Amino acid sequence: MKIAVIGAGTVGSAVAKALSEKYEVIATRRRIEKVRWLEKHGVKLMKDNKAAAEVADVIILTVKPNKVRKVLEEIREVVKGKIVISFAAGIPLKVLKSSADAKFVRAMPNIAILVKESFTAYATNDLSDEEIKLVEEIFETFGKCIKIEEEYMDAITGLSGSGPAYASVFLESLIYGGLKVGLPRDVALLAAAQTLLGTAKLLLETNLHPAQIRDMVITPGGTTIDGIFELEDSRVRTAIMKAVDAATKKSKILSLEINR
Ligand SMILES: NC(=O)C1=CN([C@@H]2O[C@H](COP(=O)(O)OP(=O)(O)OC[C@H]3O[C@@H](n4cnc5c(N)ncnc54)[C@H](O)[C@@H]3O)[C@@H](O)[C@H]2O)C=CC1
Ligand SMILES: O=C(O)[C@@H]1CCC=N1
Repeated sequence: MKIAVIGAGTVGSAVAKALSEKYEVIATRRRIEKVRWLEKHGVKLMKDNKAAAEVADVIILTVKPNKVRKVLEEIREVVKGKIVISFAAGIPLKVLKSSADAKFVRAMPNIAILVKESFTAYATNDLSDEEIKLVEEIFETFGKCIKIEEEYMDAITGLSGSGPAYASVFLESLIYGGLKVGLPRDVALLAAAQTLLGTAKLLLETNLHPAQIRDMVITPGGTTIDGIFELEDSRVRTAIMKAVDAATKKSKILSLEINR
């Protein structure tokens, strides 16, 4: 199967690299010299979106949301009846469908595609069971995936699409906390990253709620309660909830703008 990745920027190049292990991949970008390294992974680079889409069985759009319509206009004649997956934040299926006569999937991965640990949620109304299987096989090369109702796509964008950015702020703060109390940089980084990874794994592999994990760590009269006391005083939960809310609202704004 041939897959065309249209717009090999940050996410598109990660997508092309991950897919190249299993599929024949063509990637496009206006300045392809920036992604020459993809050729080492067997990815064929092209400048012409239409030519790439024409030879592909599945097309993945990884251009910015404001470029989606323009790209679909370019490729519309050659994607009739094909599966077209859009990773663009805030672009509804309705808008995609009004631009070309293809079978559309609206999906939201995250940058952990780079290490095959993405969380990819997708919505579609056009695909047969067999096509769903094919699309899930594609998404599984990036990490985990789930099918959801389209009404949740903006919220997923605000949570797991943007999530690696929030988690990185938290990780950076942990690392700097470690530096403040005198840890060497490399030890602080490893301690912070492995702690976050381990806690996420604990949550996924047990039926424990985060509140239960927190409670397990707090020894009465011990060290953790002093840390938690400081954290709660800083309204850190409100800050993180506001971040998800703001990014979700922005995704909704993008869809309103594109409809104008
Ligand atoms: N960065 C992230 O972590 C995530 C991004 N996304 C979505 O992925 C899309 C891309 O985001 P990024 O990779 O961050 O942006 P980016 O700006 O790094 O990548 C977009 C690429 O498209 C290329 N491009 C622009 N017009 C083109 C055209 N007409 N033909 C071919 N290529 C063209 C640009 O040169 C650029 O390399 C966006 O729609 C975004 O919403 C989704 C999930 C996560
Ligand atoms: O910032 C953005 O718009 C994209 C969508 C989700 C993550 N990055």
